[in-house]
Amino acid sequence: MSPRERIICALDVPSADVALRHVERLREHVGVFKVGLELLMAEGPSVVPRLQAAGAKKIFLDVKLHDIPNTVVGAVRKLACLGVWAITLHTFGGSKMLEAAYQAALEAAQEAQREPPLLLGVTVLTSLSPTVLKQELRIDEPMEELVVHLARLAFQSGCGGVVASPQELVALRAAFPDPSHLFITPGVRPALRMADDQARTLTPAEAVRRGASYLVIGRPILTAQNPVEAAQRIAEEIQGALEES
Ligand SMILES: O=c1ccn([C@@H]2O[C@H](COP(=O)(O)O)[C@@H](O)[C@H]2O)c(=O)[nH]1
Repeated sequence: MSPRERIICALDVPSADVALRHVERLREHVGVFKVGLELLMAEGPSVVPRLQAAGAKKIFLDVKLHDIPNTVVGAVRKLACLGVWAITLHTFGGSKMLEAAYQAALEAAQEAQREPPLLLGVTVLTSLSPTVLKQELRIDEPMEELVVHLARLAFQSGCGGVVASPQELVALRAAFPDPSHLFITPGVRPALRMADDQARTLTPAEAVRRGASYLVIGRPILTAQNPVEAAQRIAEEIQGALEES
């Protein structure tokens, strides 16, 4: 995989028109475009074929499904027909929900004669700090142990990868050394860039050194004065980190 292919650009924008402009500008500079709740709520799933037609070859639907198994199965059956690269589910939905989603994705994709999407289990949101986890949510397990536990649940239930902060990557790679396990990390911030609402962040280089498969990056690219240059700089940083290893 080339450095740019490891960049997942989060299209957190209010309309298809804005998203399409970003895709046209960035499609040669990032590997995947992520459609999240904002764009999906604004445009519905029909935005996916429009982005594909504009040159977004790999689309990641970050819907973070979290409900009872029957409800999640219904949603996955629809989304799996869109020909997207990946779909996210919250591991907090538990193994029954994750396993049912996995079966539904396989069946629906087969019926639609599409490649089945990769299912990605979201562990602990990168906006949550260890203090919030303990004091607000009353989860006593240390962050790293909890993330590794949730990742195990995800992999055992059919997920091909997990979403976690770059700060947990060393523990994750130690627990799951098989390179087929994918680690997708949001909470990536170039040096000197503010963290925004992210609580557990690292730089692109550090995320790659610690074993990230893909980096999810939204605002540091989209709000840059020159988004293409911002994506290129991140790709160069990734390249540098890969050359060290
Ligand atoms: O734990 C998570 C899971 C998903 N995200 C998503 O990633 C991007 C990050 O965007 P930035 O602008 O680079 O902060 C965003 O779409 C989130 O919904 C996450 O941040 N953390």
